[in-house]
Amino acid sequence: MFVWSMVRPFLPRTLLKYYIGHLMRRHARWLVGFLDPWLTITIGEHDGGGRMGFGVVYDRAKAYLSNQCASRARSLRAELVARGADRFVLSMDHNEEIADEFRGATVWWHSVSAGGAVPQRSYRLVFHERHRELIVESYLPHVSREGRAIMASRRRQKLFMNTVDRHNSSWSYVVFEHPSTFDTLAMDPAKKRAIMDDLDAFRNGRDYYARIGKAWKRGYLLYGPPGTGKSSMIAAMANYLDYDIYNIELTSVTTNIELQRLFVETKAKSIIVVEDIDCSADLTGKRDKNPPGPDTNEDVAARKVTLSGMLNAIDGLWSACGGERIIVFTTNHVEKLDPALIRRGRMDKHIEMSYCCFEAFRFLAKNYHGIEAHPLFDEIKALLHEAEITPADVAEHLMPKCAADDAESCLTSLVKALAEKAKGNGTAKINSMDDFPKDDEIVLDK
Ligand SMILES: Nc1ncnc2c1ncn2[C@@H]1O[C@H](COP(=O)(O)OP(=O)(O)OP(=O)(O)O)[C@@H](O)[C@H]1O
Ligand SMILES: [Mg+2]
Repeated sequence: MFVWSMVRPFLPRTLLKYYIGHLMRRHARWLVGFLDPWLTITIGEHDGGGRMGFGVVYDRAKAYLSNQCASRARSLRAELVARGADRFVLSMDHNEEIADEFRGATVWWHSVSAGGAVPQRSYRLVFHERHRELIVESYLPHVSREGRAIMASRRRQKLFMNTVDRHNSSWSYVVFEHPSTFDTLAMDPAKKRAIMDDLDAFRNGRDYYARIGKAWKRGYLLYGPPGTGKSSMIAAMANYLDYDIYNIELTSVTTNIELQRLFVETKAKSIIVVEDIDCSADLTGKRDKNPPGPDTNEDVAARKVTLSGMLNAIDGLWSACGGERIIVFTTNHVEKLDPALIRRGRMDKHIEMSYCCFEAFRFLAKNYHGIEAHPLFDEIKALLHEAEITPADVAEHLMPKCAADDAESCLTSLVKALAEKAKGNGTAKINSMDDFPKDDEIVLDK
């Protein structure tokens, strides 16, 4: 530098500007490499498209490092595996550094946190330039693979719910631990088998969906009276597939855009549920209920999720992002829903959850008391033809209420309830005949 500063005033400007400048630029990389042979790769928490990218690489690196750092790092952070769980996951604390070995090469991981309202966390991977190929071609895929496997082994099923935070909807979750499975669900065995086969075909259908050019998603409409097992069926489906559940409470979603964003922010291998769709929003009207136009304050206040918004949310191009999602609507009043909403292709499988039949009763009796036959079964069979009772009600009667309750007393309680219902049905008929005006009354009325 000393020599350069001495010589510089005597060199012609053109030579300085073009020749030496060009030379310096050409060799800058070599010069930097010579002086500093360390390369850095940064993996940010929100890399890969901000909110919607979900920082998949970051999550995998974090999982990978949590295994490495548990024994090596001195400053650690502890997080619960999931809210409500008791197990902890350790990760590197901010500004902590650990070294890792891979096929003879040493790399260093730094955990970096840039301040601000929302801290930007990232990992910085530092390695020697001579290992560039090894790191990019082999080490990073190794980290990703291992990280994914660790995440899978730690995975707990989650139940996401949309919450409103400063006028914005976002997802928050709890660990999902519902005991309902297809083994505890009382329904026609053939129907149950068909649903399980359908779910299997969906889960294994990645290539099939790609081949026929359809987004990898499937819609289920569960309909039937209250207490027939619609919510239990959703839990059973989630447990069977080991998927997460995203439960959308439509009444707290204010705009179509918000709804769309919620759908986009769901991850693959999940069931998106809208319960009681007929009550949650007015989805019975025309598609373009809220045509675009200048908004008044009243318009903005009244804006809600519309039918077209819902259709876009279900079918929108988002469904191409990752795929493998099941959408489930439940309703007590299928006839109230707009046909566009539940047409095949949108709600591919319509499942009626109906009142308890004898088969379903036998299933519940076996589940609750371990009995496959009983002298009261015949009477119950006959009564089930006369009275409608939900599986929820049957289950309630079959459940022992005190230590003295056994199969006999529970079945007797059920028989009593069924007989009363049957009698009620009969009475209702007689009442309606009594109410029917007699001939002379009709004359009088005229
Ligand atoms: N088919 C069934 N098999 C076994 N148990 C059932 C069945 N249906 C209902 N139950 C029992 O009744 C309870 C209520 O059922 P569930 O919440 O699934 O009904 P639902 O159809 O979702 O009702 P709603 O329309 O009111 O939401 C369950 O916790 C379960 O114990
Ligand atoms: Mg329900």
